Amino acid sequence: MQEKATAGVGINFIGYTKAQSDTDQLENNAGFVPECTYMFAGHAGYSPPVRLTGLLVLTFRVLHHLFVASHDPEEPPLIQPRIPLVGHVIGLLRNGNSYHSNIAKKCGRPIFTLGLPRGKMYIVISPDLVTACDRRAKIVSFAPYVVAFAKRILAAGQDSIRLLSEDLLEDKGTTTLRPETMKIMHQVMIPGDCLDELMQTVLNDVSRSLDTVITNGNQAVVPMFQWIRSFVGIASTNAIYGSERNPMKDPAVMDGFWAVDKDFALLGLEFLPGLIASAGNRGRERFFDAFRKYYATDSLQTASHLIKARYEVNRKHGVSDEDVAHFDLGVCTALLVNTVPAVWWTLYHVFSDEALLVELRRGIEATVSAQSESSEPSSATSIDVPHVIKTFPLLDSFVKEVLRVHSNSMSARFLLQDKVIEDDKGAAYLLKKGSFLAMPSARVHASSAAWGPNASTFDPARFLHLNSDKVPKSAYRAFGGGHALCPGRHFAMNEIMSILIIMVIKYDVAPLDSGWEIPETRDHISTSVTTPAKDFLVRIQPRKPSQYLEWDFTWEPKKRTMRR
Ligand code: HEM
Repeated sequence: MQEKATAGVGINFIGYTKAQSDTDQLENNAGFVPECTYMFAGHAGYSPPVRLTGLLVLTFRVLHHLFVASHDPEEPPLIQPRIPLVGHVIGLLRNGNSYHSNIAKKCGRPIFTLGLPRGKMYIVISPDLVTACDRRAKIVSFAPYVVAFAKRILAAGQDSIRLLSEDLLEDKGTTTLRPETMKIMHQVMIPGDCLDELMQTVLNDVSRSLDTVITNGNQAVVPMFQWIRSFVGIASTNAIYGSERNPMKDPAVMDGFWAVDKDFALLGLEFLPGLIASAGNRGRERFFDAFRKYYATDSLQTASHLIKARYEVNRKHGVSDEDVAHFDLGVCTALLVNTVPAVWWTLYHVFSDEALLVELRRGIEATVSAQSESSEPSSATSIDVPHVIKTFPLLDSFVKEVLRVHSNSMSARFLLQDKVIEDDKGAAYLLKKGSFLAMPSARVHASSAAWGPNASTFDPARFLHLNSDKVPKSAYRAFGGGHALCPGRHFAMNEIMSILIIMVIKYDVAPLDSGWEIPETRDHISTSVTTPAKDFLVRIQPRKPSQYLEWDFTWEPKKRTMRR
């Protein structure tokens, strides 16, 4: 098992890679130790080792008081680390997102404060306080993280960083670079013509690449995660950059991209990247180089509306082509790092649960039969994917549940001003300017107050019978919320459901060596969905007996009477 940890500004850059099953032993890092616990250990009546420990702890405690920001009683309750000064940092480095969850479980508070050297972090657990933060999104802001990401990971130039840092409080609405970019991304990626265009490409690409790997009558043995990563990576980037000139079609660029993702936390340190994150650093240069050439050779004309619209906004604000290429590293990160594990979990759940598999196959085939009665006869059975998604809502519910259960998003924020937030019962909490804040989705998704007594159970039909009056809107955090709500959520959901439909209709998937087992998982700093710690081989074969000989998966918006 590998562990990777580093710290930089805020929780976005406190990363780690660790199997979740090992986390319990580390819960002890956060205790509820009274201030004076160690104060008397330096007393002369104790043995020398105890006195030394006492003195060390005393020194740490003094440093803690000097370097950890003072705590106002109006702020959320302060959780003292067992090791003064650095206890929470060690806990975060070793456990990542699970650290907050473990403390939250122990202390049972709806919101609490972790003191950090020269700062503090509020952890928000209860859905109503999450709603309160989302409502004050200009002050409880995501914007500083966007700037830090552009500087540390995208290595954007000074001018672009200055443009991104303009008007952090968004008093000027969407007129500056950062909010305007998000505005057009949301506009382009809502259900409509542009999204349909992206989905047509994805669907063609996925069908074609699966057909290539598993030719009729044959089978393929592949490492499941790596295989999903490769076909989702190509299909998604072909859709947005255009399959003709997509730079990510070059395996060296694609591998370089994943090397950046692997070294994400180390690159975030901005300290000798060529030395401490050499693979990631090389991959990043290769990526920039390829995208620089993409724009220099007028390839934009082959791109999707999404990339064209982003380019226009960037140029309007004076971003250089060089930095547009750097920003594309951010686009590819958003596009791929969560969709890949989400597809993995979706396929894992459906192929490891025979009853669910049968139910999904029946449901999809029922919509196809109903459709084919009214359509023209043809040699191939045509599956209108958006029609299937609309008429068989279990698909949507199942994928949402996959994301609810496996989401590990931080929803990291930074306080740009002091702010008081209130919960539903009127309890008020002061949040101080300059503090970090996180709303870990895993805890919010586990809230039985929001999701009912079966909150911890995996229920594919949960969203079919959900009483939306009872479940607060902000209890579902798989795609974040507030101003930082994910603009790619419709595309991601459609892509995952399309792959699910193709896979269950055409193929059987089973592990090569043994049965399906719930894998150990790990969090990764860049992702909002947990990832299996180890890859394993699966056998994929065409279903036998296959009900239909030929399949033609289409995303034909014209056939639809209503849009989703
Ligand atoms: C299953 C797939 C995906 C998941 C689980 C996911 C999840 C998230 C989450 C949790 C956030 C942060 C929200 C917050 O902090 O409150 C986010 C932000 C974002 N996502 Fe996604 N995402 C997915 C796919 C995509 C795709 C396909 C795109 C398309 C480009 C995308 C683009 C973005 C962008 C640009 C942001 C930043 C928003 C901002 O700066 O305001 N995501 N996503």
